[in-house]
Amino acid sequence: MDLLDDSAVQRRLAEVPEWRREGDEIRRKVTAPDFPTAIRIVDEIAVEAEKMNHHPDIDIRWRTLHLALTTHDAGGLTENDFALAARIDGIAAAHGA
Ligand SMILES: C[C@H](O)[C@H](O)[C@H]1CNC2=NC(N)=NC(=O)C2=N1
Repeated sequence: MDLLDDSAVQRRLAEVPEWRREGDEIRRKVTAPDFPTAIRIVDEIAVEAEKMNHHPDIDIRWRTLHLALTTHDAGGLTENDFALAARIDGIAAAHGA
């Protein structure tokens, strides 16, 4: 998987407006209605991540999830990061987050 150049990153970021670039990562916060829902969201993300063999860093604090995506094998941002970001947005939205 090839690294995306800065213009490609900016273009893809526009498609996932909840996410922000921070160096070699994109990050977003997900606030769930309660803790069990936050964990359900994490569980559904885990299933998608496993399907894609592309895994986010997830920081869980009560009902707030901080998610970070980068492609470790490539040392930066690739299409995989934005594909998983979009799937994460769908999961969060489905749970009212
Ligand atoms: C061996 C395995 O396929 C690789 O380590 C996969 C696993 N999940 C991954 N997840 C992420 N975010 N980046 C990777 O480069 C990556 N590589």
